[in-house]
Amino acid sequence: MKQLIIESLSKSYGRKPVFANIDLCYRSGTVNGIIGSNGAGKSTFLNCIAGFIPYSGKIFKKNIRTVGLLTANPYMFPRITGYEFIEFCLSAKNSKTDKRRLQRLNSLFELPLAQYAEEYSTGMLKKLHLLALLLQDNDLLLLDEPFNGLDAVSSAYLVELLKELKKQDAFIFISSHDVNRLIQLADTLTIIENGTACLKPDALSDIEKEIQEAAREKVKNIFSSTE
Ligand SMILES: Nc1ncnc2c1ncn2[C@@H]1O[C@H](COP(=O)(O)OP(=O)(O)OP(=O)(O)O)[C@@H](O)[C@H]1O
Repeated sequence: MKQLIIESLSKSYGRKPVFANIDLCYRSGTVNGIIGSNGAGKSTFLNCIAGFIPYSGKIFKKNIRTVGLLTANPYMFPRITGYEFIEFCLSAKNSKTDKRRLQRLNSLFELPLAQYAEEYSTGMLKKLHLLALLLQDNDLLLLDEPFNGLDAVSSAYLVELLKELKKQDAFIFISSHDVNRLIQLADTLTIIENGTACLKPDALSDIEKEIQEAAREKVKNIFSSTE
């Protein structure tokens, strides 16, 4: 079993704190949803786990050798074909492209892999990064807003792919504003708010109702205070 143990995690940008003293524990065979309002710290949290940015505190990765991170706005080299990009990502992890597996996965995403990436749309670029990450077989998969930019059919494929991976003991984190998608997929939900993070292992379906009710209250208060 793989485990991620977070102890006293704190992160500031300069003097501006994002979160402090987070203690959390996760295990493999799970999809872990991360939610929070804009600017709450979801991307920062995933970047800390990936080890892409400095932080204070400790993050223990048990039986996790490789980590793959899909950033919210992935960068792409313009004069490189989709296929070359996938080969590049796989060689970075010391592995070779399994063409049959690539074709099988791409039968879902339908990317024109011979085309230059500069000719790809936003959603196509996101799919290309996802394809590369899925082929890398990382022990830990961190997906920052994976559904943003994907069409409805591709989003549905991604949900089903992630469910299959979960059955094979994959270890997945997804930050998303799409609470409905997370409810379909996630075993746990981590809420990042007010500079801290708390884990909600159950009652995922209540979250959307809670958000809607809180929004209704707030809007009602604004209207009643201006009357
Ligand atoms: N490189 C940076 N330098 C300074 N401040 C940053 C940097 N990156 C993020 N921040 C700040 O840290 C806070 C958390 O940002 P982060 O991108 O992690 O939020 P988020 O929850 O992912 O937001 P969103 O839902 O809008 O994508 C924000 O206040 C943001 O302004």
